[in-house]
Amino acid sequence: MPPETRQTQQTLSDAWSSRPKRRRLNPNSETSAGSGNRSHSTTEKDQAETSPASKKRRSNPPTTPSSSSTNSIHKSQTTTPINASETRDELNTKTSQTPTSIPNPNPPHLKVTHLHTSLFASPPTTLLCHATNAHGTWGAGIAATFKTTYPSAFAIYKSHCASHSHDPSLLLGTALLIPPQTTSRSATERNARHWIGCLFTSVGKGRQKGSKESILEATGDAVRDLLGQVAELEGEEGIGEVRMCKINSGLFGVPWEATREVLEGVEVAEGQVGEVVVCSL
Ligand SMILES: Nc1ncnc2c1ncn2[C@@H]1O[C@H](COP(=O)(O)OP(=O)(O)OC[C@H]2O[C@H](OP(=O)(O)O)[C@H](O)[C@@H]2O)[C@@H](O)[C@H]1O
Repeated sequence: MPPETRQTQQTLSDAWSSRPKRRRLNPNSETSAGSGNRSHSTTEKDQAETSPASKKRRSNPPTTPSSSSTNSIHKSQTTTPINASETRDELNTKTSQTPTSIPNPNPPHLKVTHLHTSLFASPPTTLLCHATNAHGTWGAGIAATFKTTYPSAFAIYKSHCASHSHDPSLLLGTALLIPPQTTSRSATERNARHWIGCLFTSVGKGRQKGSKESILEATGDAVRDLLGQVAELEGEEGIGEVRMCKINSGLFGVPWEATREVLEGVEVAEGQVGEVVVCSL
């Protein structure tokens, strides 16, 4: 395989705003989809592979407070009034003891890097993300390859969509996190040990696909949902890198640069994975 080359793109964008958080998804197993509240699945009696999570990939937001912040939480944490009788030394001591837990007014955003390789060439424990519709079909594009490569994961996705068939639009802007299916009938799927991240960026497909604006808005929400789910998992089940293809840029018809801008506008909370690697051929 030719050496992989990365190109970091660190343009930050604050242009994207979050919609109200959607409710947490149901579990995703083939046998229990739609019946509970866990945000990730197990299926076929599988449990996810447990490799150590790579903490170094996690974002460490700076904690330096800013006096110019308009953040309401920040503003509520007023400093203790200083008694006129306090000495300069005492004042200095107070200053050095300023709490460092003040919310960061400038949280980091998702870092988007690029890798020239097939998404499917990713090492075990990688989380592979792609854009999906809410009707339970991975019929074309990269989704079709996901379907043939990861048949057990597809069954979970299909079941998850079926459990929302009364109102598929509930899935818009959410994510489905599917653990590696180590007892899959497919040796390829068993050996790959890939996590799959389904980003519901459009309810429909083909002529029924969402507008560009709707897809982009749902992309931001779905990625935030996914990062939250991944953060909940850490410590239990290991996820390596988070990777994706150039989502939305094929059948969904959204220019990649527009999606990339949305990704780079996603704020990363402390403890969340702070980087996504975009794979393209
Ligand atoms: N091995 C590989 N490694 C890395 N990148 C690869 C690759 N193979 C292809 N790509 C690229 O992956 C991008 C996405 O392009 P796609 O058209 O697939 O996806 P999309 O996100 O626009 O659309 C989603 C809807 O497509 C399906 O629809 P159906 O249900 O089948 O009707 C779904 O289910 C959704 O509904 C394009 O840049 C491809 O070059």
